Amino acid sequence: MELVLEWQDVSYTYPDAKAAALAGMSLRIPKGMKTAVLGHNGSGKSTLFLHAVGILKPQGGRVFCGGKALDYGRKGLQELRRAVGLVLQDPEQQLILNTPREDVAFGLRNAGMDEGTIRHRTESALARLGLLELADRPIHHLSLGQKKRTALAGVFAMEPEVILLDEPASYLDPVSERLLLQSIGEIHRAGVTVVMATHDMDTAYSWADWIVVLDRGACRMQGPPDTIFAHKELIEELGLEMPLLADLWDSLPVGLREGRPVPRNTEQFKAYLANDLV
Ligand SMILES: Nc1ncnc2c1ncn2[C@@H]1O[C@H](COP(=O)(O)OP(=O)(O)OP(=O)(O)O)[C@@H](O)[C@H]1O
Repeated sequence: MELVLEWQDVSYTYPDAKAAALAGMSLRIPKGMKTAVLGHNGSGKSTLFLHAVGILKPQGGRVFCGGKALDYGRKGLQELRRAVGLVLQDPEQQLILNTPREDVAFGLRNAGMDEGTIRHRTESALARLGLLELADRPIHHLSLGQKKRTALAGVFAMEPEVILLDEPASYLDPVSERLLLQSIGEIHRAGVTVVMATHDMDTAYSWADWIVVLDRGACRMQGPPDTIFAHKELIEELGLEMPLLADLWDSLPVGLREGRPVPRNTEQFKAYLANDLV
């Protein structure tokens, strides 16, 4: 399994904090996959991401990108930020200019690209995220979901190898959440490794190919969703809920589910019910 990011025994305590935010964090992000980072409030998800882009530097342990230990020099950080894009939870902290088109172009111009490349990348990022019709609207007139997609477009336009999304669906209504997840799917189809921190176990379960579970600054589990959620007791011990589908599946008599892959979405579950189980 080729890794895009790896944390090896990383520890970090914020100035003035009593407890460590990361305490022996060791985890791997496989290249090309969709990874969900799960963990209750304060388990270290955001701190983990800030280490991936070099905003925070480990006080112990090391972080690797593409197999190389991070270089915190100016050039090293520039290269790192081209390879790893971070989408913050609150788009207001990320969007700077007046319209989506100006904002996406601004990041590219800041990175020193020529005007032809800026135009081409801006238009293709806006198109890929379904933002062309909104491209010249003032950002403060956009809905939260549209702002989040604009922030994502700005990061995607930089053509990183991996995009980290910190709780992308927070405060979104179900329709906006679906549109955002579609946009994230588009980005993954374009060949980008995508990592999403989330509290939503159902989304993580049906969306992710790889799951990491954090608890008090350390990684307690990492693996494919069916392996992770086969450990119901540990999931509950960590204060997390089982995804509804996995929980329902688990409640079926063993004879009905034995030897079958656990359904990953409602469509698969309904198909089992209609064709095989009744
Ligand atoms: N700037 C800061 N200064 C001091 N302590 C901080 C700071 N940011 C985070 N922490 C602490 O570090 C720990 C990990 O926080 P972090 O934000 O990484 O967790 P999280 O899993 O992203 O949480 P959430 O789900 O609430 O976003 C928490 O105990 C938090 O209170």
